Amino acid sequence: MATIALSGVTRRFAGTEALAPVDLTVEDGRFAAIVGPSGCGKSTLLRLVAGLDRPTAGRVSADGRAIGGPGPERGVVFQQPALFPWLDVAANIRFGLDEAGVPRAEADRRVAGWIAAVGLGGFERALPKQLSGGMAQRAALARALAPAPGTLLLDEPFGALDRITRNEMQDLLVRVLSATPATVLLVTHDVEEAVYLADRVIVLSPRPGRIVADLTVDVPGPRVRTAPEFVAMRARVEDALGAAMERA
Ligand SMILES: Nc1ncnc2c1ncn2[C@@H]1O[C@H](COP(=O)(O)OP(=O)(O)OP(=O)(O)O)[C@@H](O)[C@H]1O
Repeated sequence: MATIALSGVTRRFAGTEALAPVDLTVEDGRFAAIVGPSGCGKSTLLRLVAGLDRPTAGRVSADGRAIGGPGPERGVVFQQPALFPWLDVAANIRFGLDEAGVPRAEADRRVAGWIAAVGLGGFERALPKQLSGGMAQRAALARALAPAPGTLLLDEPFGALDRITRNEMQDLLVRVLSATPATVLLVTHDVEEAVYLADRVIVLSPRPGRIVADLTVDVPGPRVRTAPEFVAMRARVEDALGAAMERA
């Protein structure tokens, strides 16, 4: 696992200031959710940590080392499952293991373990186009975590799924992270999802995104969405988000 740090990070696209200076440290093994109004720079922030983009100013680092590009030590899952359409489920999950030079027998064992862990038994040979949205995201999650990346970056990973499937996927994520721990950054529009999954919820202002609230989720696990302390925490985040919107 890794400590992810952003210090004085800004990102400007031609004429558009997407992120105002952001300072944020997510400690090793912690789970931070990032919420904020549409277009406030959440995906931009995540892409900077993934190494898919460079800041205009400031520094993004993992364990003190500047992030210079994407790497196997940071797994990424987007809203649209990023699976290779020509590879079956098993080969998609295996991809990062082969890249990392994991020996064949060990890779076979790990792929089988992940297929079971994400409930895709019987679909090893299926192509991505043959999967439902939820199944494809199960495969994408397994693919991101199979190389034990240490950091997991999630950009609205369950945003395209129906509520029941989304809740199932949230529980699946909790289970797989208990077996394969990682530092997690989750971008979501869904306050309930943020409170269900994260240790901490970061609220960004409207664009250019600045951190306007940083709330610790002190709801013990297993979390129950209808429990009074959960509902109260959710209301606190919604209030912070509402206050952030009013600053627009
Ligand atoms: N590659 C790019 N080129 C130009 N502008 C961009 C680029 N990427 C993002 N932007 C702009 O930066 C701002 C922030 O975008 P970003 O996608 O990070 O927001 P977001 O908070 O993730 O939005 P949403 O919640 O709607 O997904 C937007 O105004 C967007 O149009």
